[in-house]
Amino acid sequence: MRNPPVNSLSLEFLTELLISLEKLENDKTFHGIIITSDCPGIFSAGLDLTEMCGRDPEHYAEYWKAVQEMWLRFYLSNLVVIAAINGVSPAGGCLLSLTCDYRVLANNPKYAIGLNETLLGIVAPFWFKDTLVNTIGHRSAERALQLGLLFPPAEALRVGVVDQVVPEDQVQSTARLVMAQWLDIPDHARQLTKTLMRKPTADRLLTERDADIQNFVRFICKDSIQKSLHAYLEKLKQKKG
Ligand SMILES: CCCCC/C=C\C/C=C\CC/C=C/CC(=O)SCCNC(=O)CCNC(=O)[C@H](O)C(C)(C)COP(=O)(O)OP(=O)(O)OC[C@H]1O[C@@H](n2cnc3c(N)ncnc32)[C@H](O)[C@@H]1OP(=O)(O)O
Repeated sequence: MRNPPVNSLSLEFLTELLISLEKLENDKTFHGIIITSDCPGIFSAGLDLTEMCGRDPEHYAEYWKAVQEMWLRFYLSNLVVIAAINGVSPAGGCLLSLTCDYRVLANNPKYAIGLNETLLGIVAPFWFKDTLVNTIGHRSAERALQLGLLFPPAEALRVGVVDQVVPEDQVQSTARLVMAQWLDIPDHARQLTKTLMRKPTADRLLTERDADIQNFVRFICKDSIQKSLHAYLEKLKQKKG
């Protein structure tokens, strides 16, 4: 991913990601992809806050549809998808890595990962929650979501948000080793098993997709939510100077 400075998931970047995924899926010589970041120290800062602040309802609806699409397409991809997490990965960045089949995180105490939405005064939607529950179990997910926990590497491994923590200079090579192991499995059997495991979760969003968009637009248009998001963005900007 190369969307400097922080790989935020803007509408444009999400669209590019989806086009890239589709191209790789349609090229039958590809069987797996490794998602990693070209922005030093940052895997992805998550959803682009500027797409959710000070825009009109039509824009929020279009943006949310793209976020849903990203989740559905990566979560259900027939390819083996591995996240080589070489930086901090909050909220939507964590969600993207949770869609993957396997997560390798660099052992750097600055690289926290988690769904921290509550810290911004917003609520992780049910499909963010379901993805986390499927990964770390109900109790750990409940605690992590309510507290908006961002896990440093050792904690992330302990709770199961990531599958492996390795020295920073071994993230890519480890991801490639893991990929080789996954590609050794007969592809049709692996793909069907993935679908079996994930389809019920994806179906829940598919059947409630329009209602979920309406919920998002209603929620994000609230004055109180807009104020929280503006204040959070301002805090990020003031950090510098
Ligand atoms: C019961 C009812 C339920 C209804 C539910 C319905 C709907 C749900 C509603 C809402 C759900 C919405 C879900 C959102 C999930 C998300 O992903 S929100 C985004 C969360 N992301 C974060 O909190 C990360 C914020 N960023 C940072 O912490 C830091 O930037 C960083 C990633 C750690 C990097 O730090 P660093 O010091 O290197 O860089 P800067 O902080 O200086 O940032 C540089 C530059 O980038 C801008 N920026 C950072 N993050 C974002 C972002 N996510 N979006 C947009 N822009 C971002 C930052 O402002 C700086 O800008 P500049 O000052 O103009 O250079």
